[in-house]
This record gives sequence, C-alpha cells and structure tokens, in this order.
Amino acid sequence: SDDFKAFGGKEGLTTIVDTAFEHILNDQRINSFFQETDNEFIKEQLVLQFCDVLDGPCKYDGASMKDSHVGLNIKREHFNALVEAVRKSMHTHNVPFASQNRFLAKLAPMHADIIE
Ligand code: HEM
Repeated sequence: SDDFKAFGGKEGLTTIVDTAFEHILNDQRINSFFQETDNEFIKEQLVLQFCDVLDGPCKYDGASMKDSHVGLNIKREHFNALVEAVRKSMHTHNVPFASQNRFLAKLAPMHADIIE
C-alpha cells in the first residue's frame, strides 16, 4: 500500500519500531511494563503487526491484543504514552502526517482490548 511505502517498507518499520521502543524504555510512565519481557520478540511482533495493519506483505500471527495484555492493568494514560512514543518516532523518521494519522486511526480502536 502507499502507506506501507510511506513508512519505508519493512526496513523503515523496523527502524520506526526500534526508535519507538527506545522512547518507551526511557518513559517512566510505562517502562516498568517492559522490565521482564522479551523485548526483541515484542519488537519483531510489532513490526509484523504494523506491516499487516498498513496492508503490507505480512500477516500478524501473534497473540490477540486481549490475550497479550490481559492482567497487565494497562490504563488509558499508559496507552496514550505508548501511542506518543510511536508518534514521536514516526515524526523523527519523516512519515508524512496523513499516513501517520491513518495508521494511528487503525491502532486507536485496539484500546478496547488493551485497557482495563
Ligand atoms: C496500540 C497499542 C498497542 C499495540 C498495537 C500493542 C501490540 C503488542 C504486541 C503485538 C505484542 C506481542 C504479542 C505476542 O505476540 O505475544 C504486545 C505485547 C506486550 N505489550 Fe503491547 N501493544 C499496545 C499497547 C501496549 C501498552 C499501552 C502497554 C503497556 C504500557 C503494552 C505492554 C505490552 C507488554 C508488557 C507485552 C508483553 C506481554 C508478555 O510478554 O506477556 N502494550 N503488544
């Protein structure tokens, strides 16, 4: 898709996820969630999922958003902080604003399965 290209394809997405994860690990509001997790695995899954969401040539086959976040007690403020990290990274890597917004509009409804 054009949006997948705007993110720089699979390679661009990998860079964007890496940078977003650096922001996450530096953010006191949410980094405690990622202290005992396999963050390399999570990053790989995020690249696959984002590629899928952007109609790229990938199929996300990981756990559902409900199953992977249940019991973590994630609140809206945590969700917003994570989205902010992704947004900052997309900005840094020059993803056009319209593509950013279409992408974030697809992530937003996932809050229903992630926030408790
Ligand atoms: C739109 C927002 C989000 C998306 C798209 C997303 C996506 C994902 C994906 C794809 C995985 C890997 C699932 C798997 O295959 O096992 C995952 C795991 C995880 N996510 Fe999220 N996530 C989001 C929001 C959040 C938030 C707000 C937090 C906490 C601040 C969070 C914390 C975690 C943790 C701790 C794991 C690892 C769980 C485990 O290893 O048991 N996520 N997420």
